Amino acid sequence: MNLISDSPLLQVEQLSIQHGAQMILEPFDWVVQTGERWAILGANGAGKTSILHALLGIHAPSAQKIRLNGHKLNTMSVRQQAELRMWVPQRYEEPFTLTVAQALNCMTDDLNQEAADLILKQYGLFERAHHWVHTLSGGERQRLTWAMSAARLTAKTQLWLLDEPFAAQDLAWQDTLLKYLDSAPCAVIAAVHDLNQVSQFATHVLLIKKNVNQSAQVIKAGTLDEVMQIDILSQAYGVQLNYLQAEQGCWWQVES
Ligand SMILES: Nc1ncnc2c1ncn2[C@@H]1O[C@H](COP(=O)(O)OP(=O)(O)OP(=O)(O)O)[C@@H](O)[C@H]1O
Repeated sequence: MNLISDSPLLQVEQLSIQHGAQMILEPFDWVVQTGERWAILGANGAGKTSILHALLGIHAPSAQKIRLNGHKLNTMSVRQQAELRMWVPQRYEEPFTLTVAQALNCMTDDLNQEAADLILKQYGLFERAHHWVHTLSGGERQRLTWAMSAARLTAKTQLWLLDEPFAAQDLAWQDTLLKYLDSAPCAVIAAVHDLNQVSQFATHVLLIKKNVNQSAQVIKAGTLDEVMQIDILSQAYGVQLNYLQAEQGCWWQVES
């Protein structure tokens, strides 16, 4: 299978997500082109993680509605999918007791010591290399998930999927990690909650609105200018939002 093609990087057609009898997300279409950086926005329980899981092939019924480089996910092997994308989950649950260095080395056979040290330094974990993963702080543990995905970065990587990747980070690390995403060598799709982080890394937004019957729908997918509007975001979150205009951008908040 030729994994390079002229098709869009990611194409989603009439994808819906259902858990048991419960419709979580109504059918939607979505196209992501090479190099684009998407933020997925929506209230708690709207379905952001469920979309990322579908893109990862974890949600099996969705696989035939999703194409990577023109190929349906259900026709690609796990290895082929893994070559194209990196994944940063909300939290890393180690399968058994591991040190930070061992967790990193589990990701690939090709990581030499120099490259491993570089990644650990990049994510502030070098001094913790020989500590047990379960002794890390919440923020360190989350940065380990970043480091583990970075260990798998190759020239073939085209898509970086991240689930609330800044949630446990202090302000300095948020800033550093936002810059890493902004300069990522591939397309990015990240589920985030902080509207003020969106313009710091994203070029596009997929916005989900939860309905009263617990299902949700994608109400807008487009560029920052098209989606980051007061009326559209207020509708999605069910609260009146506003923003303060500042020299370097704007600051979103709930209107009191
Ligand atoms: N395996 C599952 N079985 C049943 N329901 C599920 C399952 N996984 C998720 N759900 C439900 O699907 C809905 C969407 O969950 P999801 O985790 O995708 O939301 P989210 O937008 O990522 O939420 P949050 O912002 O709180 O992380 C929720 O109502 C959740 O309870």
